[in-house]
Amino acid sequence: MTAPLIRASDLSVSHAGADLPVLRHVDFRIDPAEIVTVVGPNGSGKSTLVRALLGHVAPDTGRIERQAGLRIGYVPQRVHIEKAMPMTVRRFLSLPRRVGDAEAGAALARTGVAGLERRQITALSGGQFQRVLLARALLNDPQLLVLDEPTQGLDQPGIVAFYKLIEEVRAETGAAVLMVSHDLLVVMRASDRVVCLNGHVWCEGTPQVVSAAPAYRALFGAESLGALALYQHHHDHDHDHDHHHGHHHGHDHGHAHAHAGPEPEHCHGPECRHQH
Ligand SMILES: Nc1ncnc2c1ncn2[C@@H]1O[C@H](COP(=O)(O)OP(=O)(O)OP(=O)(O)O)[C@@H](O)[C@H]1O
Repeated sequence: MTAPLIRASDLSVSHAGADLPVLRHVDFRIDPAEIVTVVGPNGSGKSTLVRALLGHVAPDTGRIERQAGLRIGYVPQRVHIEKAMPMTVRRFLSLPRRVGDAEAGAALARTGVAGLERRQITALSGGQFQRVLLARALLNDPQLLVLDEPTQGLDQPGIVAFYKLIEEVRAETGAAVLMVSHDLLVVMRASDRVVCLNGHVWCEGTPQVVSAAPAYRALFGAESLGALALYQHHHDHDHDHDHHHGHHHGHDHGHAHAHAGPEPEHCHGPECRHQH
C-alpha cells in the first residue's frame, strides 16, 4: 500500500469557548493522486479538519502525520482581498513567493484564464477569481492541492467546468486533491473517495457507495437522492472514462464492488448501528 500524503488518527479538535469538540475521533488519510472530497452540513467541521490537516489548528488529541517535505497548494475558504488596495493578477500570483512571468503565465493558461495578468483582482468575475486562486495554488508544483469550497459564487455550468478542470489538473500533474464542497451532485462524480463528516466520519467510500449509504441519505435528505441517481446513471460511463485516461484508482472501485450491497466502507450514522 502506498504511503499516505497525510494521515490523521483519532483526531479531536476544539475551538476556544465551545462546549463540545468540533471534531471527534476522526481518522483520515489521503494518498498520492487521489481526489478526496469532504462533504457535510454547515458547521460539521469540514474547514476545521482541513486546517488541522495542514497544521493551522492544533488538535486536542490524536496524531497527524504529513509526508516529509510535502508540497501543498492551498485555496482557503475565504480569501481576503482589500478592495481599496489595487492589485493585479500578476502581483497576486507573486504573493507570498515571487514567481517569474513565464511561470505565472503558464499557471494562468493551465487554469483557463491565460492573459489576465494585468487585470485587477477586484475586477474579475467569480469564476475567473477561483481559477486565479487555483493557478496560484499550482505554482509550487504541489503534490497535494487543498481546496476549501472552491466553487463559491459560481453558477452551475461554472461549477461543472471547475471540477472538470480539477480532474484534468490531477491527470496532468499527478497531484492529489482534497476538497471541501457543498456541490453534492457534481463533486461526487469528480471524486475517487467521499468522506461525509458530521463532527466525526459519518460515512466514507467511493461516490457510488456513499451516495447509496443510509447514513449519507439521512444527513442530506432529498438532495442526496439526486446524487445517487446521477451517479448510477453515469457509473458505466465513468469506468470507460477512467480506463482511457489511465487513472489508477481501481483499488477503490474494486473495494466498492466487493460489497454485496451498497454498504459504506465505514458508517457511524443512526441507521448503521447494526455494524458496530
Ligand atoms: N476559529 C474558530 N473559533 C471558534 N469557533 C470556530 C472557529 N472556526 C470554526 N468554529 C466553529 O466550529 C464549527 C465548525 O466550523 P467549520 O468551519 O469547521 O465547519 P464547516 O463544516 O466547514 O462549515 P461550513 O460548511 O459552514 O463552512 C462551527 O460551529 C464554527 O462556528
